[in-house]
Parts: sequence; C-alpha cells; structure tokens
Amino acid sequence: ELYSETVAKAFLQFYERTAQVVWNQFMEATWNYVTNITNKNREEMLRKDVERSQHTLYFGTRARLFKIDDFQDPDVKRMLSKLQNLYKAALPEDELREYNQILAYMETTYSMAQVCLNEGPCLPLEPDLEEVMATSRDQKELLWAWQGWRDAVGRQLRMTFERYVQLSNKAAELNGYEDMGAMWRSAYESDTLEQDVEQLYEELQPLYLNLHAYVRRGLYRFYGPQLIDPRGPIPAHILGNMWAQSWVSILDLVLPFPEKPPEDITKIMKGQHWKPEKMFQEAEKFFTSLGLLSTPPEFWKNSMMERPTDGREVECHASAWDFYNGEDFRIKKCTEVTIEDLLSIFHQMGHIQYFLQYKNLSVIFRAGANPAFEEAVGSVITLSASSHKHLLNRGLLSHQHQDEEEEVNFLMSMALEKIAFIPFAYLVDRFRWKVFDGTIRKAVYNQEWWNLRLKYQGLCPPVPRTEDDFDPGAKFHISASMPYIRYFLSLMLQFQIHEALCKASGHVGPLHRCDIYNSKKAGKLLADVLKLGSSKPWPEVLQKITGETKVSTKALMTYFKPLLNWLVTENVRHGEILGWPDFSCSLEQSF
Ligand SMILES: O=C(CCC(O)(O)[C@H](Cc1ccccc1)NC(=O)c1ccccc1)N[C@@H](Cc1ccccc1)C(=O)O
Ligand SMILES: [Zn+2]
Repeated sequence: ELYSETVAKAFLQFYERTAQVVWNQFMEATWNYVTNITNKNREEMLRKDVERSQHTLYFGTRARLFKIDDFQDPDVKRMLSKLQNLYKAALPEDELREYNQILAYMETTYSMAQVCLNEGPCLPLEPDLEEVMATSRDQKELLWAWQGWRDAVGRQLRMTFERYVQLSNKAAELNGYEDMGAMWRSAYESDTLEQDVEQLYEELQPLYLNLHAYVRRGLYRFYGPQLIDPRGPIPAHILGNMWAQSWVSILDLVLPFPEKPPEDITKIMKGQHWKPEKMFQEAEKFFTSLGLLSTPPEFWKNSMMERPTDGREVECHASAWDFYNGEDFRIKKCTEVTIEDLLSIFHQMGHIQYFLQYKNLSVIFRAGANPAFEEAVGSVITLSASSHKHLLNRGLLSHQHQDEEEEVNFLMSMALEKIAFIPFAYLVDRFRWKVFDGTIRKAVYNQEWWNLRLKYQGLCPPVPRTEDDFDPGAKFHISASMPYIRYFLSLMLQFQIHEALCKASGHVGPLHRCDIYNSKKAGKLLADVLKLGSSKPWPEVLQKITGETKVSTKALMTYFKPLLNWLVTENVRHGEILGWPDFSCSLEQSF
C-alpha cells in the first residue's frame, strides 16, 4: 500500500539519484568558497546550501511517514531512520538563511583573522602565529600572539555565538532532540555516551596528572618561579601551541635524557628538499603498501596542497573532501615542510581512504561507523609512521635510537602529543554540551570555559580574562560549529585499532615499536571495516577489527606503560604534587 517497504525502496533509489547531484554541487560551491573567500563565492555557497536543505526537507519529511518498525530489510530501516534527521533544514526558511549567514561569518572570521605587529606585517595563524607559539621561548612574545589571536577572533564572535546557540537548539528541537548537544551525541547511537566518556577520562587522568606535574617542573626550570608555581596550574601560553592542546613543540624543555636529543626530522626533510607534493605521495605510499586503495588522478589535480600565493584568501585549517560522485576526492591544507605537517597529511589521507573504501555504498552510508572512527583511521597510520622503525626505513632518521633512554625520550614526545591532548579533547564539547543544555549561560561563557580549562587541563590564562572575551571561539572547531568529542574517542580508538593491526601484521614486542608498513594482512583487516561506512552500528564494526565492542583505554595505557613508570619514579623523586592545589596563576601576584 501507500507506504510499503517496496515503495520505501523506490523512494530510497530516487533519493540516491538526486542526492548525489545536490551534494556534489554543494561540495563544489563550498570548496570554491573556502579556497577563494569572496562575497560572490559565499553567496553561491549559501545558495547551494539552501538547495541542499530543500532536498533534505523534501526527503526527510517523507521518510518520517514510513512505518519503519514494520519493515524487514535492516538496510532500508537504517537508511530511512538516518533520513529522518533534517538537521538545520528543519528551520523555517528565514531562520535557516540567518543560521547559514552566522555559520559562514564565524568560520570566515576565524580563517581571515590576523595579528598585527605595531609597525609592520600582520601575521595569520598558519603558519606564522603557530610558528611563534611553537618556537618562541620569550613569554612576552608568546603572550602577544596568544592574546592577539583571542582579541582578533574570540572577541569578534561572542555576540554571534549567542545567536548561533539559540538557532542550533531550535533546529535540534525541531528534530526531536532536547538541544543541539543531544543531536550531536546521537551520532554515537548510545544513551550512555556522556557517562562513557567521563569514565574513560577518569581512567586516563593519572597518566595526564603525572605528565602535567613533570612538564610543569621542566617549565619551572626554564621560566623560573615568577612564571610557574610548582603547585599551581600552568599558564596557557607557554606550552608550544595556541590552545595548549599539544605540547610536542616544547619537547626540548622537558626531554628526559637531554644528552640523547632526537634527530630534527624537519631539518632532514628540508635537507632532502621535500616539497608538499612529495609529502602527500609519502602518505599515499603507506596506504598502498597495506594493499589499500590509491587516490585517483582528480585528487592530485584538484587538491589544494599549499597556501595560494596569488593573494587569494583561503581557510587554512586542514580538511579532506568527498564530492559524492565516487571519483572526486580532495585535501585542502596550507602545507609547510615539517614533520608535524607530514603526520597531519597522514591524518587527512585517512579520511580520503575511508571515502575511497565506501564510495560504492549509498550516499546515506558514506560516512564513518561513527565520527571518532573517521578521525581514528589516519591517526592509526600515523602511529606506525611516527615510529623510529618506520622513519629509519624511510630515510628520515640516520639510526634507530633504540637504547632505553632514547626510548623514554621517544615516548615522551608521543605523550606530549597524545596524553596532553586528552583533557582538551574532553573539555571542548563538555563546554558546548553545557552551553546547549543551558547549564552554562551566556553571561558566564568565558569564565566557565576557564573553569573547565583549569579543572581538566590544569591551565590558567596568562592575563586576566573578562566576559568581553570569548576564548572558546579562538579554536577552529568552535568557530566552525564542528563537534570535538570525536577526537577524544579517537584517541583511544586509534590505539585499540593500532594494537589489532599490529597483531595481524605479526608484530612482536612493545606496541610503540610497531610499524605495520607493507602488511597486507593489516590492510585487509582495515579495508573490510572501512568498506562498511556507517551501514552497521559501530560496536559491530569495532568488533570486526579488535574483537571488542567498547572504546577502551587499555591499548593506550599499554603503549605508554614504560613512560608512566618512568614519570611516576621521576615525580616521586622530585616530590612533585600531582594536580594544582594552588588554583590561580595570577602571574603578577605570584612573586
Ligand atoms: O582538526 C583537526 C584536523 C582536521 C580534520 O581532518 O579533522 C577535519 C576538521 C574539519 C575541517 C573542516 C570542516 C570539517 C571538519 N575533518 C575532516 O577533514 C573530515 C572529517 C570527517 C569526515 C571527512 C573529513 N584535528 C584536530 C584534532 C587533532 C587530530 C589529530 C592530531 C592532532 C589534533 C585539531 O587540529 O584540533
Ligand atoms: Zn580529521
């Protein structure tokens, strides 16, 4: 009869044919905008977004008319239920236009922001301000970049963000969710996501507290007591990163065995005349060495691998793009020739590999098993690619660096990337979930942000903050309305998958020495899972790789066990306090 399963299948085929066209046109228009930010391109992107929303509305409202529970075919049921979420298309047309303007304004403000020197050039975030944050050891210069960026971005977004929250929640409610946080969490198909991530965070906290105490000691030695309180939080501008989310750039200040410094891989890359294209080829070679798919010619023709030098304004935050026609896939990145950017390209290539593996699925299933899976794929390969074994094999190291002390130095550099990231990845959406559910009211956005930054990261602002500031907006994903808990879950998922692929590749010995390069068995295990896209619930997908159905901290703890032992011994030896009982870092009052 009218809404039978047979009719549903025809309905889904009609959706499939039309969606490919509408989505491809929307992606093209968005790509044209972010790689050439002009008013004309923004208008075209907004126009294509309205068309996409009209398409979503047409099919989503009709999908809601089918009685899915009476249907047999699991794919039909899963596809129809995914179509029923209209996302922002549920908003009335005028409010949708306003919402799209707000989204474009926030993301563009972030992408175009610069910090100007008194007399002389204005510096963009990439690569200039990030270079200052990573390499300067002058806390006044670091403060200039840190505060300047927040003045240029966060402060501009504050009012707009308040309206963004209202419209986001309205869209969520029109889709049957309590608020936008609930809608974002629904991507994980779990009613216990909040409790699960809190539990995972608790399990990892001892690892972070020991790293925090040890790094604080190293910074105390370098910057002295007028900047660092050995029992207090760490000022947020001296950790080597604009958001203090990765501390790998200050490895030289905290190296456990300074008499055995690691080789400077960036210097080696420059000495070997690496260019961005070679970096992309290097990453692709890793994936094909596993028997995975190579990128089509369009990829090399259409990607933006460097910041353009023709004066175009672009959005530099790296991203991978699926144009939903089964053949056009791109990466946009303002690549610099550094080891950080090489590893970042591995991450982006992970997104591309997922696109390639699931390209024959229905458009509805062309996504990761969940958003954390999408973020984990590239990071799994990066774990092998950053191993000394692999770097030596690829000519990026001159010797293996495998004595006991060099191994601790290596694990420390990995911890400054992965362990330092734990509380930041956790707190970004804790903040936004509370903003969306109303726990954090707009009058206290900035104060609540810093309460979370103190509570979870043990950081504090180097200068007093007010409610004229909006420091969360200084982070890309918040200005781009991009969920973040995916990176927290990916942190554990990537080690679980890495461990399983290492086992499949026949690796024996410590997990941190594993390099799955050339392992066709590991590649097959991964490919079979990526091909599923979002067609199956993610616990089923995880089970196919690791045998487990839950995200777990075990593999990550195994990887860092040798370092944790060393850190605990070191911190006990120095009588370090774990945590920050002195809770403020009002620098001027600390001496
Ligand atoms: O933001 C990124 C990398 C960019 C991305 O690849 O995750 C990108 C983010 C993005 C950019 C623009 C629009 C949407 C998302 N995500 C993708 O390109 C992407 C995500 C899902 C499917 C397809 C592509 N990394 C995070 C977290 C991170 C990840 C890995 C290492 C360090 C840090 C960060 O920098 O804070
Ligand atoms: Zn990513």
